[in-house]
Amino acid sequence: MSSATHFPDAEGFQTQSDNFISWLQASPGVQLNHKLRLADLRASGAGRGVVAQDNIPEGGELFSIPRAMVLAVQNSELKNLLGQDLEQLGPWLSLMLVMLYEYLQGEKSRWAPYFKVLPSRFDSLMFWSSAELQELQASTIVEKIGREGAEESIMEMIAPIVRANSALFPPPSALGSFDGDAGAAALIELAHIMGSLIMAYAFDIEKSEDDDDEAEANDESYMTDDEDEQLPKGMVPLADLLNADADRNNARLYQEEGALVMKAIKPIQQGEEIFNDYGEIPRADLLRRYGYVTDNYAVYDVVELSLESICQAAGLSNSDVESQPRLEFLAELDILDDGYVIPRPVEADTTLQDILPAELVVLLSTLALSEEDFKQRQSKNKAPKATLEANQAAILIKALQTQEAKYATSLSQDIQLAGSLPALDPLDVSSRRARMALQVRIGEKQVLQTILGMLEPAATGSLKRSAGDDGESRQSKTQRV
Ligand SMILES: C[S@@+](CC[C@H](N)C(=O)[O-])C[C@H]1O[C@@H](n2cnc3c(N)ncnc32)[C@H](O)[C@@H]1O
Repeated sequence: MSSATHFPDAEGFQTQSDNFISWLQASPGVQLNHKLRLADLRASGAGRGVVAQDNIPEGGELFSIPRAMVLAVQNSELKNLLGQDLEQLGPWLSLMLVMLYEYLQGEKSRWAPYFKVLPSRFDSLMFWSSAELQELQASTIVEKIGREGAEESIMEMIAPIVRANSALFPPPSALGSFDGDAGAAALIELAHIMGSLIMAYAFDIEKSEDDDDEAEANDESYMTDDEDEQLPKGMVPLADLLNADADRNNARLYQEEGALVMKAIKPIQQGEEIFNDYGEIPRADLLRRYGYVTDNYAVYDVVELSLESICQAAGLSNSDVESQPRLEFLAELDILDDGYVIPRPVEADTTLQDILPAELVVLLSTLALSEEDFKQRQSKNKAPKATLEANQAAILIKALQTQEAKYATSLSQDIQLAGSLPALDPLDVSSRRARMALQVRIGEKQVLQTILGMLEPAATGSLKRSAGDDGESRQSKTQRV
């Protein structure tokens, strides 16, 4: 949610929107469809958004932003001033450093009018207090926030450059310097603002030869370590002021030779908001990355089971690959994951075959094998079939029940609580966050209960699935790293 509390100068909100649009219009190469308006949507908790003032046909160009205007490493003077290859820092940290530099230049930055429309406070999980995070109870999303890792990266990779180049990174006048504890705290705070903007606003930028490719929205975690294959990131003015809606997505950003072009992907009626697509993400992830949740993302809710919890349910003393021959066997066959994601069964006729990852069923089958059968499998070097029989289902039920028991309240208590909440004061940050956490945990508990209900017959009967038969299902997994 982007409410009044997120923007540094709430009073000057409209003036800043107007200045930003004037800046875009005056910038060489920018094309802006006059049928668009940058709207104030704070009353509905959505900050700024883009609205059509007239009908726009499918395929109509909404705006075009020259590549040179993207706030990105390659477009900032910093790369020449520092004399070091910034790209070595990886896409996240290099853009973070560039954004810090441009932000600290104040009015001297080419992107000054752009910074003024960007928020400086967020509801993404990185900014929640531990008491607020407790409202998420047993949601595994809490383990994915990565605040500590992010701060280590900031101190190890960003702080030395900032501190060694104080002329390029002038600290705010009240601070004096980014040295010492106070300086480190201020730098971390600023870096988190830039990191959160990158997470919720930046796009992966394809090389310009890749004409007409669709732009990828960001989809990895904040400060991920797995940066090998990642594209450079960039902040695309205006493109990132589009809100998102799981059902009403009507625009997409295309990466063309010299510009990034937002086009209507369906006819847009006068008065309609223009929506981008953040992808099929569970509400827990929507909250972690974007700091808001809406009901229409509930269909993407998931439950996640760690390898450890499944091993525990199967009676193993630990989940160390080195000390557990069955895990080692699957790891050698390259079919062992750290965790398994089970999506919400959405359609009435969804079956367990549709939603259980084949790798999870193979793990359950391997764990349920008798010692003799396991030895046979080992000698043939072949994993068991992904067939969910009663004893495999029993392990899964136990793991799901254990996960369910970790939540401090039951689903029915949460539903009752959700039905009795007073009207929300938009300025009350903690209440807003508690409500969003409530929605997330309700979703996860619903998924848990639905899957447990579906497993009941499987625990007594037999249910088969084929290991390669997951092409059509909406399932995903946590890769081993
Ligand atoms: C790419 S920005 C969109 C512009 C943003 N509204 C602003 O004012 O800066 C993404 C952020 O917009 C907000 N947002 C996006 N879609 C939303 C929606 N459907 N409802 C409420 N807030 C939304 C969230 O705060 C999210 O982190």
